Amino acid sequence: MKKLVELITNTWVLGAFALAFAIGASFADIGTVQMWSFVLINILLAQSINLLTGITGQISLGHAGFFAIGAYVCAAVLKTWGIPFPLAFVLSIVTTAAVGYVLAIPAGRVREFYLAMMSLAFGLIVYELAREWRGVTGGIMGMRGIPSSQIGTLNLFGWTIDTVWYFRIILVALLGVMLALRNFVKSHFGRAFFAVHVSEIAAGTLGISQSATKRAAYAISGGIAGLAGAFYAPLVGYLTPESFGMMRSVEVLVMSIVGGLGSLTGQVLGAVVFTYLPQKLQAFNDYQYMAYGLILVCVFTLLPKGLAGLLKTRTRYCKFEQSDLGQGREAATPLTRRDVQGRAEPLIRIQDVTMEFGGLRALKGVSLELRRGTITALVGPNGSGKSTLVNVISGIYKPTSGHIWFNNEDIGGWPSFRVARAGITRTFQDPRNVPSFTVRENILMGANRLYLHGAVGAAFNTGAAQAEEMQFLRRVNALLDISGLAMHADDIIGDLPYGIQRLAEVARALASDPDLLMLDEPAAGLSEQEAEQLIKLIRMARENGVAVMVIDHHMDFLAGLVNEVVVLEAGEEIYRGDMEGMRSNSAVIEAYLGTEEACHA
Ligand SMILES: Nc1ncnc2c1ncn2[C@@H]1O[C@H](COP(=O)(O)OP(=O)(O)OP(=O)(O)O)[C@@H](O)[C@H]1O
Repeated sequence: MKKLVELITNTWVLGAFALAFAIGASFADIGTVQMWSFVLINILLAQSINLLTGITGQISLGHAGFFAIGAYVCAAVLKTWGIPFPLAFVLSIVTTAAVGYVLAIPAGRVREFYLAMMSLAFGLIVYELAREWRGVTGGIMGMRGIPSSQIGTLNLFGWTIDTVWYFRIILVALLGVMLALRNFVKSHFGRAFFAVHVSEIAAGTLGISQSATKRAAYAISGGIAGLAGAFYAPLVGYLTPESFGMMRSVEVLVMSIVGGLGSLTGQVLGAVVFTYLPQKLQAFNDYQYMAYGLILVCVFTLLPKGLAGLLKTRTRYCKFEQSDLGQGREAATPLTRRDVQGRAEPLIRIQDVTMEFGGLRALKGVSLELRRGTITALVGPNGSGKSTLVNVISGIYKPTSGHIWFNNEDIGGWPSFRVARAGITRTFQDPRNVPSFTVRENILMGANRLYLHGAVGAAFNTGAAQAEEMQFLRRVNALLDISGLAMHADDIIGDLPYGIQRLAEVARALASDPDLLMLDEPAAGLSEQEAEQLIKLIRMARENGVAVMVIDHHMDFLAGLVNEVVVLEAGEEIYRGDMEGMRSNSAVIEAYLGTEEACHA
C-alpha cells in the first residue's frame, strides 16, 4: 500500500494524471468538466484550511469568509475595471492574504473555544457584508454580469476562455499550489507551523515566533482560499451571499477532517468526496441531509485519521530521507567548536532575579554566572525554584525584577523565541517533542533558528534550500550517532519509550548549536545505558565550549559530570561550590532533611 501511495503521489505520476484530465476534458461533456472544476476549487479550499487547522492547529469555522472575499474582489475588478483575469486573481490573493494577516493579530492571541468563536464571527461578518454592501456585491439579489467561462465572456487578450480551458487553467494553478505547499511543509517552515500546533511554549524555545508563525499561516491559508474564490467567480458567473454562508465554512472544515487533517493527499480525497457526495445524495430527496450526517458520523468514528488514514501514509516534514543523504559523504560535526581559552568573562550573568506569582516569590534575588565549557548543576528540594529559573532565563517567564546579561544585552523579559535565537536552548521536565514526527524530524527541528532561506526558497525548493536542509540533516545524523538513537531515526517518536524521547529532546536542543544549554531533569526515567548516552552528549557539549546547566535530583548522575553545584532553597541560593562541599554543607542538609532527596545526597 505504501509503495502504491508513493507512486500515485509522485510528482511525475501526478503530472501524468493531470495531463490525462486536461486532454480528457476535450472529450467530456461540459457539465462534467464544470464539475471537475468544482472539485479542483474544493481541493484548493481543503488545502487552505488544512494548512491553518490541520498543520498549524488554528481552528477555522469561518473559512468561507476568505473564499467570499476572493470571489467578490475578483468579480468586482473584472466587472468594473475589465483588467486581465490573472491580474484580478493576484488582487484576490493579495487581499485575502492581507485579511488573513490582520485577522491573525487578534486570533493569534486566543485558543480553543475562543478561537473557534472568533473565526466563526469572521465568517459571519463577511457573509453579512456580502448581503448588506449592495452597491458592490448586489446584496441578496446577487452579483451578475461577471465575465464567465460558461457563457464565453471570459477573455484574455482576445482569447475566449471556455469551460474546458478554464478547467485546465485551474488544474495548472492547483498543481502549482500543491507542489509549493508540499515543499513548504517539508521545510523548516512546515516544521515550525506544526511545532506551534503541538506546543507553543516548546516552539518558542526552538526560536520559532508563535505570533509570526500564526500570521504567516493565516496569510498563506487566506491567500489560497482567496485564489479558490477567484476561480469560483468566473466559473459560475453569478455570486450570491448564500454560497458563502456558515454551512459553506462547516463544509470546508468537514471536507478537510474527513480527508485527514494534516495530510495533503487526504485533502484531495476529501474534496473529491465532498463535491460528489451532496449530488449523489439528492437521490434521497428530503432525507439527503440525514444521509449526509450519518456518513459523517461513520467516518469520524471509524476513520479517526480520515480517508488519508486508509492509505497508511504520513506527511513527511523533512526534504530528504536517510537514503538521499548518501553514504560516505563527509561527516558533519554536531556542534560548532567554541573557543574557550582566554575567555574568562561569564557567558551569562543572572543578576538579582526575582520572580513572583501573585503573592508567591518563587525566586528571591538569585544571582548566578555561567561560563563557556562548564557544566553547572542546579539542585534543591521540590518547589525551590529551579524550573522557574530556567523558565525565566529561557524567556517563558518575565522576571519581576533583576537582569539577565547575555552577550552584553539584558535579555530578561525577551520573548522565548528571541532568547532561543540568541543561542540559549533548553529541555523540559516532560519531553515536549512533536509526537507524530520521526526522531530525525524532531531533532532537525532544533536547527530551526539556524536556517537562512526564506519562504519562497522553501516553496520553490531552491538549490540553496536543499543544500541547507542537507547540511543540517548531516548534523542530525552525527547527533543520532552520538546519542545512540540512529536505529530509531525514522521511528515516530510518540511510539518510542520515554527514555528515548528524552534523549531525542536533548539531541534536538543540541541541534540548535547553542551557547547555553539548560536541561531540566534530563536523567529522570532513563535506563542506565540511556543515562550513559546522555552523559556523552552533555560532555560533548562542554568539550565544544557550550555552557551547560543541569537540574537533577540524582547525585550519582551529577557526580563526576559537573564543575559546580548551585543549591536553591525556597527561591534563594544556599550553596555554591563542588559536590563534596555540598554533601557536608549544613544548610543543604537541613534543606533536604526528611525529604527523599536526602537519601540520594
Ligand atoms: N506558573 C506558575 N504559577 C504559579 N506558581 C508557580 C508557577 N510556576 C512555579 N510556581 C511556583 O513556584 C515555586 C517554585 O516552583 P519550581 O517549579 O520552579 O520548583 P522546582 O524547584 O523546579 O521544583 P521541582 O523539583 O518539583 O520541579 C513553587 O511553589 C511553584 O508552585
